[in-house]
Amino acid sequence: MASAPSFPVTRADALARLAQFVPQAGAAYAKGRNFDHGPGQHRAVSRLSAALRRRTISEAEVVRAVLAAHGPEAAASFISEVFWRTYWKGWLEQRPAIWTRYLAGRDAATARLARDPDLAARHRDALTGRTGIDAFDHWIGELAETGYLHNWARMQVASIWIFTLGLPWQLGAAHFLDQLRDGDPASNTLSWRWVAGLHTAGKAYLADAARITAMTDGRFHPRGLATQAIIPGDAPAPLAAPWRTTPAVDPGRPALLWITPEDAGLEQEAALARLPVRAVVACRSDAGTAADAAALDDALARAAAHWNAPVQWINSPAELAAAAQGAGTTQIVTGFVPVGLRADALPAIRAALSAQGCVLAEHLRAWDKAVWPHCRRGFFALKQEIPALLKDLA
Ligand SMILES: Cc1cc2nc3c(=O)[nH]c(=O)nc-3n(C[C@H](O)[C@H](O)[C@H](O)COP(=O)(O)OP(=O)(O)OC[C@H]3O[C@@H](n4cnc5c(N)ncnc54)[C@H](O)[C@@H]3O)c2cc1C
Repeated sequence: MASAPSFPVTRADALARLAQFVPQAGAAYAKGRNFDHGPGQHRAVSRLSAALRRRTISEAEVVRAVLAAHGPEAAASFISEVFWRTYWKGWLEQRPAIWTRYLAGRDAATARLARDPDLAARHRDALTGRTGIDAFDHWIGELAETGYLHNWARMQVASIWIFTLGLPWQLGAAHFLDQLRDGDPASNTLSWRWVAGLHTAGKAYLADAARITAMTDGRFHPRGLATQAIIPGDAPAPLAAPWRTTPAVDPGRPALLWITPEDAGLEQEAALARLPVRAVVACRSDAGTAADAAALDDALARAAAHWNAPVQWINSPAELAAAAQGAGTTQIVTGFVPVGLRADALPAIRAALSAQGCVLAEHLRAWDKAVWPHCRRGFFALKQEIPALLKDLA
């Protein structure tokens, strides 16, 4: 079997990585998933997150492959982790104010850095891995070098950032979002909130030195870690409200397909398989990172083959209407754009398109439509539904 890249993004690489990982996705994953053996040694986990985040590979097919190899009991631990991703997406989609609040908190904390030299120095040391806490400094370097951190390491870094270094969680979340190859507004923001004790009221995650030594093969002996979690102040989370509605895709009407890194695998969706796609575009403004550029290039090639349509790079969404006109249509179809910076920009894009006689329809995946209604409360409310959901989805 060809060896797959460590952190795949394109569909072919992600499928190769999945094939390599499947044999370990059962009991071995449940047993080994929390150990961090160091860079280049993350063999117990799938490392599929950068591809799943962009949907060059889908949750459904990953779960299907693991279920087929191990059955529901042995695969339960891995499947549950995949559902965590969907849970965070669905939870934030139904409480978008938490994202807005995070952005405001990040900006306020950034402004505080200019007024508080002590805070600014601690922040600088954290970002450059010069805190003197060996594990933390290593992980900050690993993140910068590889764009990846093991889940358990992310939890330790976030906890030390908040409770030992006394830094605002929003600055840590912003650093992760910027550096992670799988950076995702929902998984990242809500995981930081979970560690800080803001997701499950009053329940924070406190890193423990002895446990870090044990889970890293004795590589680290961190000193001076906080022994108490002082939970940052925050207003209660709003109640869940329905996610935003979008113009539905008209399956009989010619379409310009706009591919973004939010869903770079639309040809896998049965509901879109026979859409009369006249042309496919991606925006250079969406290809700011190497991973996004690779995912979009790959998605354009697959879409061109699937719909037998020409592809085109445009500079930005401002050129969508002209591209649609060039393709002889006024319907632009894209994958649902979940809460995050791209969704923040959408109302202005939609208004400009509408002024030019175009409609922007978003396709919500069957997986999201089925799972998100169960993401209104805690994860365990969703977990109970997983067996029933799998009957339909996988
Ligand atoms: C502070 C913090 C920040 C995080 N930021 C992100 C982020 O920006 N983007 C992101 O994709 N994940 C994030 N996670 C979740 C998790 O760490 C990664 O998804 C996981 O480490 C990716 O590695 P993997 O693909 O090898 O995971 P595996 O263990 O192989 O899991 C398979 C898949 O399940 C999903 N998954 C696994 N664990 C989680 C989890 N705890 N929460 C949500 N989904 C999960 C991912 O899609 C992952 O690819 C964060 C976690 C923490 C604690």
